[in-house]
Amino acid sequence: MTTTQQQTGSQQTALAASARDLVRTYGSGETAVTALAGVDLDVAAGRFTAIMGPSGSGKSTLMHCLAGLDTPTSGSVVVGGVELAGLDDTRLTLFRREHVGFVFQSFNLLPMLTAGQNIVLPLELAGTPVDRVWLDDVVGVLGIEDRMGHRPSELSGGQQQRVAVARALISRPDIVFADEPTGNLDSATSLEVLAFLRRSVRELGQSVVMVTHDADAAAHADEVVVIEDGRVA
Ligand SMILES: Nc1ncnc2c1ncn2[C@@H]1O[C@H](COP(=O)(O)OP(=O)(O)OP(=O)(O)O)[C@@H](O)[C@H]1O
Repeated sequence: MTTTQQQTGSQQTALAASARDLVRTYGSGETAVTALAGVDLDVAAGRFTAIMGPSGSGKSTLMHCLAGLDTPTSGSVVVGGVELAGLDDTRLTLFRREHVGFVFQSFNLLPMLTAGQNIVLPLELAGTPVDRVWLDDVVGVLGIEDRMGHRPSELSGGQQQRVAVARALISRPDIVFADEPTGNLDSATSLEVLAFLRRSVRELGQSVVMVTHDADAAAHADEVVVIEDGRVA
């Protein structure tokens, strides 16, 4: 795991990701929309960061730019010590595979694979051997040991999301991005998933960034970044 080191006085803060003067506009001329209007952001490593803000404020655009899923109009993004500006599509794909984990609102598990097969799929696609000790740690912390042989349709929503979290953690990414991870879950199950995201930070040292419009969900994070009109408020 690589992180950028930033000097703050005598203290050194490890950064999982940072953005400088990040601008993203869509379209051009009179119909142009400025989704990000100059965002400066440092995401500390080993912390749980929530990005909050009203609908249309630019949360998803910011997350997509930080994760290398979208290309900013201008500005800089550094993740795991890698500057994303200037990477072509092939390199961005490799960058995401090596540095980033994703958890989506809709779980995105493959229905024909078991939970265990879904979790190790990113490693198999990358041709990387499975670290069994780490797999056992992740599955143990998430409490899904006895669900490994089940298919997604045989799991509850919360269990499916825990499998999705395990899949995001399995390659030990520099950073995990969770896009409204509790958006499809009832409140009890949401609490469960948020607790597991927290444990992945506290017990496994993971850096997690969660986009949410839900203040109750954001309250579980170590830091809350509020985005308004494409800027950090
Ligand atoms: N592909 C696109 N083309 C044009 N405009 C876009 C596109 N994607 C986003 N936008 C605009 O950029 C702005 C920010 O959108 P974004 O999806 O980042 O907001 P958000 O805070 O994630 O919203 P929500 O909470 O509703 O998901 C909005 O005005 C949106 O309409």
